[in-house]
Amino acid sequence: FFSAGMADLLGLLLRVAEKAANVARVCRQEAPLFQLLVQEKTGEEKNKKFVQDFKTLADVVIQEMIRHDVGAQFPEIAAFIKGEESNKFENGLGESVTVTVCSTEEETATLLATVLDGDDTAASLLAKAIHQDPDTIESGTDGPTVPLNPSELGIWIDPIDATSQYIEGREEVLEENHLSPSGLHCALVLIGVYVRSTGEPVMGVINQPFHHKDPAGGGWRGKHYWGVCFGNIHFCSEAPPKGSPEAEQRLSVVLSSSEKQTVKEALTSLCGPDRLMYASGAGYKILCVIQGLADAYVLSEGSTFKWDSCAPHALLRAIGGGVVDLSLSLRSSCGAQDQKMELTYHQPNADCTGADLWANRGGLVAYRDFSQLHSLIQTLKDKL
Ligand SMILES: O=P(O)(O)O[C@H]1[C@H](O)[C@@H](O)[C@H](OP(=O)(O)O)[C@@H](OP(=O)(O)O)[C@H]1O
Ligand SMILES: [Mg+2]
Ligand SMILES: [Mg+2]
Repeated sequence: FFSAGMADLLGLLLRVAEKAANVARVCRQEAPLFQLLVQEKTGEEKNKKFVQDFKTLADVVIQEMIRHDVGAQFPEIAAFIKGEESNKFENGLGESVTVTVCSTEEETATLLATVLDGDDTAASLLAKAIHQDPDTIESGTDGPTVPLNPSELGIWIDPIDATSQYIEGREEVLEENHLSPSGLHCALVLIGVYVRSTGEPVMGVINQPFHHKDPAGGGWRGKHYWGVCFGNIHFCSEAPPKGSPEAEQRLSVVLSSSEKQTVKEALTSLCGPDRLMYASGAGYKILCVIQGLADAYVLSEGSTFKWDSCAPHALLRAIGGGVVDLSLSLRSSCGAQDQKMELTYHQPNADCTGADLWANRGGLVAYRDFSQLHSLIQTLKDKL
């Protein structure tokens, strides 16, 4: 198996991501609670791209829970666990509360009740989900040792990616091998692990809390995905899609619906209009590439962050792909051949404040196949 520390870390991240998914589901199930939770982000924390960018209590609670649980078992990583959210939450009375996970369910419930304007029922429900032990999730893998020590690692958390879809809550029935552009299934819990000295993503866990409805009427069921990649060690819950890339003549690319017209036009010339797709959520778009529902995800703007890409990037690397910085790749003379084009996760951007410190500023391309990446970059170089 992986070295004891790394195997334990993977097991823990799978469990805590499942707990996070439970919290996300509980928050949606309780309609009055859900209304209470939605709060608009302000100031520097706001992702500038969106008119409405919501910070929900679910986001804050999930991130704190993951930080708490991972920090408790791996104190050597505790100071290096970061995420999209801050742990401050303002309730309807204008009181600012620091959300923390306490040592007992009762204490956590009492603290959450202050955030929830004294709604004890809602607070107890949430505290129960936070303190519940999820079933152990087996990664079901045997393999050589990963020569890394948890003390060398850092973690990025996106407690809920595609919050807008989470809040909107449209229920889609997923078809196998089919990309569904929007809906609850786009909301993902993302936990990515990187090497602090190099910024290289080495482990990723993705939980999709709203994958399908229990046919017996028991509500939503989730799905989890994971990957580990270090040196020549590659493990992933997802098999690389079958068929050689040559079998399909034209590439398929998934984009944000807000992608620039010039980029759409450049890609249409390479892929054809029927091979361009649109989907919500940065994490979900990379997951589509991992699953082979699209060959690549191209984003020309700096609207994603380290917490969006770290976890799915590790899975892509584990199946032989990666995520490169688009503007660096367009400027490089040797195509995208260089490992240096891959996104890294350890250094903040210079001259930035707030969330922008950790933006993937140059845009990105997520890919499974290197030759496909190469033709994408070449086309964009020629046409942009
Ligand atoms: O929901 P949070 O955790 O804030 O993360 C967002 C990303 O930062 C955005 O880049 C995504 O926008 P695009 O889907 O337009 O790329 C955005 O997707 P969405 O607006 O399509 O839901 C989210 O993935
Ligand atoms: Mg996100
Ligand atoms: Mg988020």
